[in-house]
Amino acid sequence: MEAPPDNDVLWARSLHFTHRDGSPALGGVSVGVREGEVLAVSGPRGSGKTTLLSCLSGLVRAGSGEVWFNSAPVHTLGPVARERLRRDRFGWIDPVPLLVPELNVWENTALPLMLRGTGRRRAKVAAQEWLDRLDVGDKSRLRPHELTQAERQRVCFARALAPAPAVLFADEPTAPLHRADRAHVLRTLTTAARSHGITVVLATHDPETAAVADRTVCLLDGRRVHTVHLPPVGESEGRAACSLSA
Ligand SMILES: Nc1ncnc2c1ncn2[C@@H]1O[C@H](COP(=O)(O)OP(=O)(O)OP(=O)(O)O)[C@@H](O)[C@H]1O
Repeated sequence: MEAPPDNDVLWARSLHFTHRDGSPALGGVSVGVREGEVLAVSGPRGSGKTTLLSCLSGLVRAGSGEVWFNSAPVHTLGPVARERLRRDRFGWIDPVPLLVPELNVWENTALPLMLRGTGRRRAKVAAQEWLDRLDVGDKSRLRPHELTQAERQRVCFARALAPAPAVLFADEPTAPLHRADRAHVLRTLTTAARSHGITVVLATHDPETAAVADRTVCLLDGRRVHTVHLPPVGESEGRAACSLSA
């Protein structure tokens, strides 16, 4: 088994993944992510971005191929060890804001910290700081249903950033945000990543979102390609006819 390069916090080789119904999603993807890097995974809808993030984070196991985190294999871990890895070292932002309806905003934000063993008081302070940075600090006592969709997504950003994960996986995280909101939230994400040494893997089909990354890898039909030319958002609406040079 070839060891991953030292400066890659995350490294994957030749990942293949087929869904239960037989749909092919990844056809041999290799990728390395350097420590502290913001890496965009770009490509049209259905190109395999979510599946790649799911394999890299250990949420699902690739059919074949290798995933390494900090030079330790993830692909050989069982479900419980992968769950612990995700809880303790990784963060995740979904395209739709998923919050616990019975908890208020600061409790939702503090939850991953408390699951990692941080005391309630310290977790509350940290949660509030991140909510303030994301301009939803004044909503901390409200329940999720009292917020707009865009505000709920900002809470999800705060919840993912508060524990300063080693790697934050963000799957189309700006999808529920208005265009005007996107720049601010992405700036908060990249600033936080740089100041806290958080590595970010950002799946997006939006060229403006991908532009905040240090580097972009492109997927098309479950394979890496050199360039995918996506039309501007609005024109594409995810139906991007892409030309490729690979
Ligand atoms: N649960 C599933 N069952 C069967 N096929 C699936 C499933 N999820 C995704 N697929 C298929 O796998 C392929 C890759 O999907 P994936 O969601 O990884 O792509 P994506 O680039 O993230 O797309 P999107 O931007 O729409 O989320 C697509 O052909 C998709 O239709």
